[in-house]
Amino acid sequence: MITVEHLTKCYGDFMAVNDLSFEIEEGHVYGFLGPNGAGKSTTMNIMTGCLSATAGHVHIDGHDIFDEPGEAKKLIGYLPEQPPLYMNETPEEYLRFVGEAKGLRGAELERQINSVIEQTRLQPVRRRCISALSKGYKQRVGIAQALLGNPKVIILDEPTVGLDPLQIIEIRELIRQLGQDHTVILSSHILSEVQTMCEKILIIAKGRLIAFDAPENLERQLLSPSEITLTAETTADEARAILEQVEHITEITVEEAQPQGVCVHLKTDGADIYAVSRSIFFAFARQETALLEMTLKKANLEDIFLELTEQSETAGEPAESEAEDA
Ligand SMILES: Nc1ncnc2c1ncn2[C@@H]1O[C@H](COP(=O)(O)OP(=O)(O)OP(=O)(O)O)[C@@H](O)[C@H]1O
Repeated sequence: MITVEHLTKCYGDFMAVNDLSFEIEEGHVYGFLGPNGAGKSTTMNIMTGCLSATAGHVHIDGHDIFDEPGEAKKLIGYLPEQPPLYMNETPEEYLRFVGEAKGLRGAELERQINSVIEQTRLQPVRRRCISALSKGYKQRVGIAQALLGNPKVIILDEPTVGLDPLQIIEIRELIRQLGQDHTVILSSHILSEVQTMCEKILIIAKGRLIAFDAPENLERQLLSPSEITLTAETTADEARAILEQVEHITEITVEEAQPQGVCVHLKTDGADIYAVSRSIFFAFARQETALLEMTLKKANLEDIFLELTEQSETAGEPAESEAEDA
């Protein structure tokens, strides 16, 4: 549905997007994740035809966003980070204005306005001045305008930023519903957000793509060593002797004795943690030593995100210099 090839964007000497390539398939919800300043908004602005690129290509359903902007833009609904709402209009008036700008007219325009108002649950405020609406409702107006024209792709830049927890839940639910019949790409610097809503996550840092996978696969990659804590009915020396026989354990720390035995913290080399815990279980069983408790701490997506972005921090990037877009 969307192909981004070797996309690069420089602001003066500063490279905000650096040779970015990825493909977005139809009908999924994608999360575009990265720390502040990673280049998410810049990439989204280019993908939606709002900003030129220094190099590279973006195709939307086969249409080049730079060579055929009209055709390509018809396929995209975009909610920028700061939606350009007209504060002295009502949602209905604003949506009529945007709908007309998208080429809708007459009965079809009215049908689509009513449909997007219903989808985004704007009915109670449809005739209230936008300036008087809560941030959550303003965000819904922004999403509603993106839905006009029934685009195949919806791109949302930080859709939940600045909302209160209840509004965040409502907007996430709305995005999930949109994902049922649209391709949705949303940006965020909050991991838990993309983790719960998205089927695939692109992680960028300093303008570079550093990971692109399903949340569960990213977790499975387990870049950090995993940890196991156990309690066994034995002495510190015996626990250590048993555990030294088990493969993939890289560090053994025996804590002071508990009333019921010893508590041991283990680090593993990233091998399948369930296989390691199975070996531990049988190692204790062979010695007829009771293993009372075992808890596994897997590296979570948060750890992977931090590790990946830190790696990119130290990867020798070009020096930053602030310059305005020409
Ligand atoms: N017009 C501009 N002129 C110069 N530098 C810019 C311009 N727009 C963005 N930048 C810089 O480009 C980098 C990427 O910015 P961008 O807004 O794309 O990042 P982001 O990932 O969306 O960040 P955030 O989560 O903070 O919105 C940042 O260092 C930013 O300061």
